[in-house]
Amino acid sequence: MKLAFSTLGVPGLPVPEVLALATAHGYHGVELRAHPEEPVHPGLTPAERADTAALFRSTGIEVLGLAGYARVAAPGEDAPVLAEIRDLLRLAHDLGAPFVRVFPGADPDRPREESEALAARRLGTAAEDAAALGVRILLETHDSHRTGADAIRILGPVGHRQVGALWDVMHTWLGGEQPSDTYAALAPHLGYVQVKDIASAEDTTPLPLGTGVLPLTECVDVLSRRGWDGWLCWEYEKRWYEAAAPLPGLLGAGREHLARLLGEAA
Ligand SMILES: O=C(O)c1ccc(O)c(O)c1
Repeated sequence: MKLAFSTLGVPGLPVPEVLALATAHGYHGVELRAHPEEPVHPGLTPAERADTAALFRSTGIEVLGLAGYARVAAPGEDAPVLAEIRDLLRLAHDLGAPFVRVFPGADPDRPREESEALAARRLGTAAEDAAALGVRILLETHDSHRTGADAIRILGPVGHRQVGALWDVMHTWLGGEQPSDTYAALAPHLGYVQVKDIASAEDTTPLPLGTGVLPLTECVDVLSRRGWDGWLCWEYEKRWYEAAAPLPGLLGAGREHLARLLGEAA
């Protein structure tokens, strides 16, 4: 498996410094948080996109994906949601990134079936744009659909290979789902896996990998046993927890922890 980290862990850090961290600590790729407060987002000009892509190429570090904020199951018109996804897809294409992350974001006060049908319709439409650009849209296990069982109620009806799943191990654990059950649900759809660690369900402040309660060993075991050979991406939620220790000082030990889990699972 290949290893990446998300720039959610290094808010606002310029791309050359992100690449220097990836190189220094042995990560193969980076997931870019595609938000206007970050250096890479859909507002970049063609020249800025070309410069960013060239920076990645010069280091050999891959852009794993763009973490966008489109909410595919949210109430409202389809057009703005589709426009947001298309902007992310174009940016991913220009940067050579294979994946774009979207959130579910259903309104809990609305009938579940209605939100899921809405999400499936939008993803099915956006899948055609994704196919034309050679990018895959991944629905993250998050908010209204935090388990694999939840996510496949949307992904199953879409049934398009340009639309898949992003397994965030914290949200599936918070949803009470065992890693083997998440894997069984998501396997036909799985794009990649976000790993992280936290102290408890009540305290989700990010911790160094391996020092919290999340079932990282079980997740890596199930992926390895089934011969899955994709990406593990460390998503350290520093942006939302200012008091958390800075990620750069943790990246080396985090990579070693993941390498150890992978070695022991092999
Ligand atoms: O991109 C984000 O902001 C974000 C926040 C929380 C998460 O659990 C996550 O996977 C992503």
